[in-house]
Amino acid sequence: MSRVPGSWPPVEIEPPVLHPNAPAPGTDLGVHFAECFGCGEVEGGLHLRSSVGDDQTVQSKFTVTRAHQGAPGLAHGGLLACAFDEALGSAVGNLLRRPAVTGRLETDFRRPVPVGSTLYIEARLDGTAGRKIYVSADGRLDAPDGPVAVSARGLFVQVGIEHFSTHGDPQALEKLAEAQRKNQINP
Ligand SMILES: CCCCCCCCCCCCCC(=O)SCCNC(=O)CCNC(=O)[C@H](O)C(C)(C)COP(=O)(O)OP(=O)(O)OC[C@H]1O[C@@H](n2cnc3c(N)ncnc32)[C@H](O)[C@@H]1OP(=O)(O)O
Repeated sequence: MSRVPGSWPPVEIEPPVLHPNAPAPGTDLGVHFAECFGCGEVEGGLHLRSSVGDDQTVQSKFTVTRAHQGAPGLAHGGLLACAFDEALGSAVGNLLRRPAVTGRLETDFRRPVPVGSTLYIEARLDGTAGRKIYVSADGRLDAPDGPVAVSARGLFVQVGIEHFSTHGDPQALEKLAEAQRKNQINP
């Protein structure tokens, strides 16, 4: 439950329809892009690991290191928001297979998250309204049933694939496509 006032999702939605090639519950989602700060092998990155859960969810976890501090000994709020962006984006990308970017991300920080702790994040698809995809997540401390430390909800907006080549790095995009072909990920 969010502390931000207002109903969620804020518009009338349709139930999410999983892509026919969406990975089955239990599937390890691996690294979607080696240079991704959220899940890639980036020094100081979050190294978030995700797998498909039941009921249109993605389960992710990451361990807070000294590289992630804001206040001494505590995770930086912006980095926690980053972890949720990644977990929510992974749910959208893997379960719906619709290219999308974060349009809006809200986070509620409920408990401090100390260095050394592991955050267990469950991200779920809430619904869609045309190009708009609504998702939300809870992050629990140190166990899948631990106390909720952070909650988030986000709006992802579906874009054409040219969004990434126009605004991003076409060569990196080609590397990503190559990695997906190697891992036999069907679009
Ligand atoms: C197999 C594959 C696996 C892949 C795994 C992937 C894992 C990935 C994990 C990584 C995850 C990391 C992910 C990242 O880091 S994504 C990086 C961070 N995000 C961005 O860079 C996005 C930048 N923004 C844009 O490009 C544009 O603004 C977008 C594309 C979002 C919309 O511009 P566009 O001109 O195209 O469309 P529009 O403006 O008509 O908007 C469309 C609709 O949306 C509504 N709207 C928009 N914004 C908001 C808002 N803030 N609050 C409320 N509503 C908002 C808007 O009212 C409209 O609604 P309606 O009027 O139609 O009703």
